[in-house]
Amino acid sequence: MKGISLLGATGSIGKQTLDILRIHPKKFKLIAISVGKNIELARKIIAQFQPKLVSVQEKQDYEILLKEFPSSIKFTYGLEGIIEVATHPQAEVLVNAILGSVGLLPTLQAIDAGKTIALANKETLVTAGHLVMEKAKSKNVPILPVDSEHSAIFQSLNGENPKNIERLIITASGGSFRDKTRDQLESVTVQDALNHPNWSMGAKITIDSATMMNKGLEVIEAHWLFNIPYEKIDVVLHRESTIHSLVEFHDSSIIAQLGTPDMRLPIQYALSYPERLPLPAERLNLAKIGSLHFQEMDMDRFRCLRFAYEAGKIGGTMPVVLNAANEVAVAAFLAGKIPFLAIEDWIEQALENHSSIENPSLETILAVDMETRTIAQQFHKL
Ligand SMILES: NC(=O)C1=CN([C@@H]2O[C@H](COP(=O)(O)OP(=O)(O)OC[C@H]3O[C@@H](n4cnc5c(N)ncnc54)[C@H](OP(=O)(O)O)[C@@H]3O)[C@@H](O)[C@H]2O)C=CC1
Ligand SMILES: CC(=O)[C@@H](O)[C@H](O)COP(=O)(O)O
Ligand SMILES: [Mn+2]
Repeated sequence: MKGISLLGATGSIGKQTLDILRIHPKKFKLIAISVGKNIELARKIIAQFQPKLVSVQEKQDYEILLKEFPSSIKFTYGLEGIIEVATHPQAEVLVNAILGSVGLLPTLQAIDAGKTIALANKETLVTAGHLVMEKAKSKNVPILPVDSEHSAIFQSLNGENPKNIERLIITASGGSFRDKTRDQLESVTVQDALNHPNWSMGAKITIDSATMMNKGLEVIEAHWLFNIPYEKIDVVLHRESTIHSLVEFHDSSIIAQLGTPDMRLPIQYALSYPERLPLPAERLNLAKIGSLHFQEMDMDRFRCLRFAYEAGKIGGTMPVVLNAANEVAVAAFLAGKIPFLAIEDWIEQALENHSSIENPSLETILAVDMETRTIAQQFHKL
């Protein structure tokens, strides 16, 4: 029985992770969870799974829950609480499904504590890929991808020699606005943007998918996870999200992983690896699908993807700025404060005003992250 700590239990990935635990109660045991502000859902999760430790975002929610449950369940809050969950001694695996760069510190601490990391939180590798991968290597801790594209690449690489990789091909659905021109993007609403054609996900990543920043973050994530230079990572528009990504080898063979768009599979694979467990999910029926479509990426139409490649290639603190500016801009868009196209303008401005610091320490990364948010908030009068 594997003990599991889960960050972001009330989110899209968090809830699907709990589904996997319900399907395989003899394989996995939920030890500790962190949630944000959704206390209603937290109550239900606690009642069903009886974790040993629960961390909430706000102190007042901690005080409320503390009175409602028996003392056998420990409650905590804030960043310290998240780290306590991430490093719980009875958990073997940490599923990091928290949203945003707040996911970085718990990942680093969990690696230090020797936990296997099932990583959904892409901001961890985008902001500090060099630190995370170096630490994971030195501690001999596996970083197992949960993100569907990276899981597809990971599965395609099973048994292969990484030296034989010629390039990675990451598929992109194109998001909610893939068929719209840039002119048409001027008048789109938050509701329109949240309507992803293939996947049901949290609000922030759904907007990232519509701007193509999600793919940009995934390119940087792939660079660190698989130790592949940016020149060897391509993105192709594939509207069906049936092929989750591909690897091309130096003998011209291409290996891909396919499936219906269901995040429970990559989550389960990260939890069960190297074993493969059965999953009662919808099967892919190729004859029913009939045809699949592929299209070259247009970096002028999807400017955020170009920004991400550029920031990734510059390296240092540039991806930290890319991510922080994106988080602030997407939050402003979701709050109805700025139009859709302003997201990429804000990111472009933040990148232009930053001089990258090479090989940054954790302290530098956290300082640049904070500074980027403060500047964006002051400049745009949020
Ligand atoms: N959804 C998906 O299919 C995929 C997601 N990912 C990545 O996984 C991560 C999570 O995405 P997703 O599940 O969609 O996001 P959601 O918004 O659905 O969930 C985010 C979770 O994080 C919690 N949370 C957010 N901010 C804080 C905070 N400051 N402190 C403590 N908890 C916090 C939320 O708590 P609460 O709701 O209680 O406030 C919630 O549990 C992201 O990095 C995303 O890019 C990667 C691949 C696919
Ligand atoms: C499910 C998942 O991994 C998401 O990151 C998904 O890939 C989003 O799809 P697009 O960014 O391709 O629209
Ligand atoms: Mn993805």
